[in-house]
Amino acid sequence: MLLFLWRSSWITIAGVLLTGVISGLSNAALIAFINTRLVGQMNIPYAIGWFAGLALTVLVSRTASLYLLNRFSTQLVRDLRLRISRLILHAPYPNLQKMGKSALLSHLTEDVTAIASASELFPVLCINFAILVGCMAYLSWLSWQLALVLAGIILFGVTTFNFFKEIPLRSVRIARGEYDVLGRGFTALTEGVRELKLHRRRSEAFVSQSLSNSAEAYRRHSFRAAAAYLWLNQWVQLLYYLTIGAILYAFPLWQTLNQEIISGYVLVFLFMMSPLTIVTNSLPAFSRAKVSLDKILQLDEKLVERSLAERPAGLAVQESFTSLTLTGVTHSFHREKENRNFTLGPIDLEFHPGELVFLVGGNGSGKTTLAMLSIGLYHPASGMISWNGCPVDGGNRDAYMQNFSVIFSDFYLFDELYGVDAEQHRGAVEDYLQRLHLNHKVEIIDGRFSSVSLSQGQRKRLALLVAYLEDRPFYVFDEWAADQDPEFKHVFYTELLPALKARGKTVLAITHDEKYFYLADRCIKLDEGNIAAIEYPQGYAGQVAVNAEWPRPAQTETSIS
Ligand SMILES: Nc1ncnc2c1ncn2[C@@H]1O[C@H](COP(=O)(O)OP(=O)(O)OP(=O)(O)O)[C@@H](O)[C@H]1O
Repeated sequence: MLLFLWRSSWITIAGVLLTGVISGLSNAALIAFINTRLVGQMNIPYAIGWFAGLALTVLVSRTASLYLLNRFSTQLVRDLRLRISRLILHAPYPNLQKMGKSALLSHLTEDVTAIASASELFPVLCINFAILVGCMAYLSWLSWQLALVLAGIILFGVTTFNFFKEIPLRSVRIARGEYDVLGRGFTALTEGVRELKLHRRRSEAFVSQSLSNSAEAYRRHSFRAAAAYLWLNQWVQLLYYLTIGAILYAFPLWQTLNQEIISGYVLVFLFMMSPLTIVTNSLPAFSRAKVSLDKILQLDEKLVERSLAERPAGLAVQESFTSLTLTGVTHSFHREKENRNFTLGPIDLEFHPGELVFLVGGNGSGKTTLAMLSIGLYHPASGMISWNGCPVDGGNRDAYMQNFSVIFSDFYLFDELYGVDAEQHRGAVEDYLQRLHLNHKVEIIDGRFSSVSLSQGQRKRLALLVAYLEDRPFYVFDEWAADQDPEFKHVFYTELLPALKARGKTVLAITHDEKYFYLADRCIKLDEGNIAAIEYPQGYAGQVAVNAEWPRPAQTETSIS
């Protein structure tokens, strides 16, 4: 943890340590000075000067240390959050799917918070540790024989502490694992709240069988960790009292101590009680932070695609889309309930610019899986995908994915047009909104939709607007029309899709709307993960009144690099 903090910003940490140590040492010096003053060995003006100087040093150095560290810890939390977010964005989708939403959220919330709490405690720890070291130095200066005894006791304390510290740390690790389970429960609770509210027995069973079990497991292990730390802290306190007892009653039997030493030891020991408690009490927070930090570091290994390093050299930047080819592509899922695999493929397909392709088939036939493979979110278990004749692999997959504009069946609508200059497209946006019958409900103000609290069908129309503005060469719609009324369904199939085709876009639309199959250049029928039939109903396309006059966004982008 300390190493991590040091690596994050060694200059700030060095500053914090320096000011912390100055604060701690001057604090200890102040105590030593007060002790000297108590036994009356200084003249008054001289004493006042020393007292004021030391007190001022303590105040200034402590303020500087806390200021630096508060600034550092807030920056650290920001950087960690952004780092995890970027890691998630750059990770291959199958890895993210494997981890699950709630585990990712736990990293962004629980782990970052644990590290932030520990880093906030860090200046307090530094100052109090420095006070303890300063006090020890003063005690050693008072009597080296006592210092030896003290050093022995400290060594014993540290050794026993190190020996036992694995016990609470283990519980902290288990509790953190249980938090992931609890997080899954919270996700189910928030996403399934409507279903739970409508079924009292289900919601009671959900709480009693799932949520309360994981909440209890988390509580049990957190408590075990806290209790173990409590015992360890008590052990340290016991050693502390044993030391005072030994100095007061056992040590004088061996050696005579003068008044200054005795009063110095008593004063310093009483003063040390508070920093010692602070140091030992901050250990649980540091162990939680250590476990969280380990988790975040493991994220790198779990999420990052190793094949990025294997990127083949010399992939040319392609100016325009000419072909997308799937050769012998397969992908498998394990169907847990049936205890067998679902395998898509091997699939051989080719797409060209300006093609309108419908992907049809029964539920579970593999339509979405094929679309996800085609756009690069799923990776083929075998076979190859090529864009403009260039094989897609770990090195260029991210660039490859930038060629697709997709509306998933469970799409997410951002309330801002991130990455699209709304001002540049103002005319087109207003025109689209009107055509999509949304102009009375939504406008774009400063690149943001004035509202996304719309019906599912309306939100899907807004998603369509975003897709239009993205202006990519390849469009994929997963049952886009399913939530639309018949009027809009008709507009979608007979106007929107042909308009895209007329602009040279390739469209792959997953659909169950047989009524409109005749519009497609190609209908690919899937059955049990395989292509059962391919039909070419273009002969009927002449009957369609194609409205290709939909406005075009100002810019286009097509690249794979
Ligand atoms: N993430 C996943 N994990 C496990 N199995 C999956 C996953 N996604 C899909 N499957 C399985 O793969 C098979 C094909 O699913 P897919 O969603 O591709 O079918 P589909 O034709 O799009 O179905 P629908 O029309 O119902 O959307 C199904 O048996 C499904 O249960």
